[in-house]
Amino acid sequence: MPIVKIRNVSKRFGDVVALRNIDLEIEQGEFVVIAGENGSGKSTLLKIMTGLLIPDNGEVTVLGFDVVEEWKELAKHIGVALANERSLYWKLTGMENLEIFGGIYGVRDAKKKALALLERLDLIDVKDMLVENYSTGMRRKLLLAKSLIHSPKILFLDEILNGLDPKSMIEIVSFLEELNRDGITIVLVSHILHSLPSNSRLIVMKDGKIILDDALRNFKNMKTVKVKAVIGGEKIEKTVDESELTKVIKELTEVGAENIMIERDDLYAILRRIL
Ligand SMILES: Nc1ncnc2c1ncn2[C@@H]1O[C@H](COP(=O)(O)OP(=O)(O)OP(=O)(O)O)[C@@H](O)[C@H]1O
Repeated sequence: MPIVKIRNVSKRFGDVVALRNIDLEIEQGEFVVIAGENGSGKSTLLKIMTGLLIPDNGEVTVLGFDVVEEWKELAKHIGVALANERSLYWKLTGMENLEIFGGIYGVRDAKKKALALLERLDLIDVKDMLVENYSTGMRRKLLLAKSLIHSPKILFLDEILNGLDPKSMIEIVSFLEELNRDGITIVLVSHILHSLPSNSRLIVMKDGKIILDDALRNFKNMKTVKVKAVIGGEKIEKTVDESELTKVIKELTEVGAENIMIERDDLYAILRRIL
């Protein structure tokens, strides 16, 4: 039984079509990454899944709750962190923020839970510092702690890895992996794909549609190579499968190619070509 069920969902903003007839199911325990170019509809889809936006048509259920009709009940069971929006109290401390959100959700033992999260996210030493004085990395961790204060079964995260230094990013990703191992379903909108777990499911969006949906590992294992050379003064460039590389180089040298250069594709290059 899927934990998220999306059927034929569309959303427009005036003349802009943000989502076109989206169908998607997410199973409990999945680590889902939604990628795609700017304006492709990622945030709109995430907000619809959390009940923050109402679709123009179609049906969405999360944990069996209809996101339009039962959003209040749904909110008690999902965690949401949107890095592009201000959802922390900057004039309060980290601890005070967590206590407030714990109170909103009616969490028993909110203080204990808050301290455990602050400890786990290495924020315990700054728990009494005002959030306005936090670094970006600290704020992202606090945002994550806030989204977890009521022990949700599923986490919806938008761009929380953006603009982080490598250390903070690794810390957050490994925490997400730990949560996922403990059974929490993760749905993460992210441009950053390289440090994500290879058992993640990658969904790529373009122009309001899902154009690709496959295991991230299938892309990490994709070994295409770009070969550049100069033949008779003319530059050539071709993309070949890694397994054909020797053959291609041999062929190039046979026709007198010079300056042969080999560039291995990374995941971004592959996605850029797909997009
Ligand atoms: N509240 C809104 N009012 C008007 N247009 C909107 C609104 N929200 C989104 N859009 C438009 O809908 C389209 C999809 O936006 P969305 O934010 O979902 O894309 P995205 O893939 O998350 O982009 P980004 O990577 O830039 O965050 C864009 O053209 C955007 O300008």
